[in-house]
Amino acid sequence: MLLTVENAHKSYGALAVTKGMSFSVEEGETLGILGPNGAGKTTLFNLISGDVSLDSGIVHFNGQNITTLAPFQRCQSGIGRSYQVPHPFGNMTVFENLITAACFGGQMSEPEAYDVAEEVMNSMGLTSLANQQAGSMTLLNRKRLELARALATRPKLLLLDEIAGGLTEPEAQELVTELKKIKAKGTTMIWIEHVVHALLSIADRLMVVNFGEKLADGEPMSVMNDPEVKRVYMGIEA
Ligand SMILES: Nc1ncnc2c1ncn2[C@@H]1O[C@H](COP(=O)(O)OP(=O)(O)OP(=O)(O)O)[C@@H](O)[C@H]1O
Repeated sequence: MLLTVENAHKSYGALAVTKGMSFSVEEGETLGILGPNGAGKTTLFNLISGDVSLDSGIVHFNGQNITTLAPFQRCQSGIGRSYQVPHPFGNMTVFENLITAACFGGQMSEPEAYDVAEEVMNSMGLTSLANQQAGSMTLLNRKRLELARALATRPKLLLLDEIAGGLTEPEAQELVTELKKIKAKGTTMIWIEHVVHALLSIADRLMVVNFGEKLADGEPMSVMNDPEVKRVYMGIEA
């Protein structure tokens, strides 16, 4: 297994957000995560990327116990992530954002980082915006840059938090095409997404989270047909 989360607990005051969640992801697998608003999905990402520390539980990545590592160390060990609300360095250009990600997150030499930044800009359709200040871009372009920044670290595991939200249908399709290419290169992905058809077009496995617990986990279509998933996520009574 590339990633294993064991018995993860996280509370904010009296609110238990993650209630002993356990799951694994195999190398090369794409895991989709669905769940109602506030179910604790982003918190799971925060626990994997180290943005938030666990109250108890263990996270293993690539054969290493990373539970107490800082976020930058987890990034350097191969975990790249995008945030639901894009987090670029607003005063830097697109190119500078990508060079920074490749040099510091991906620990590349400068010449290597230049090559990777160029390649990622090309694949994400950002080349014409290379010298644009990130803070002054449209939301769609900031979303593109958010994914590009994560890719520029050359992650083994890519965590994608609702990157299709707010996109038009053709844009969402373009995104899925790009993600399929990333998957074909062997990158392992976990994608939290409410745009279900986009998620289903690429996920090998689907996990549904509700109130900080795993409600279902398995083959995507059988999970979607699970009566409990239909009731909780789609409001359809069996
Ligand atoms: N830093 C925090 N302090 C207090 N409560 C928090 C904090 N972060 C998250 N929460 C609460 O934890 C719960 C789960 O939040 P989380 O963002 O993980 O949900 P989510 O499933 O990603 O939701 P969404 O689909 O709306 O993004 C929510 O009730 C949220 O308000």
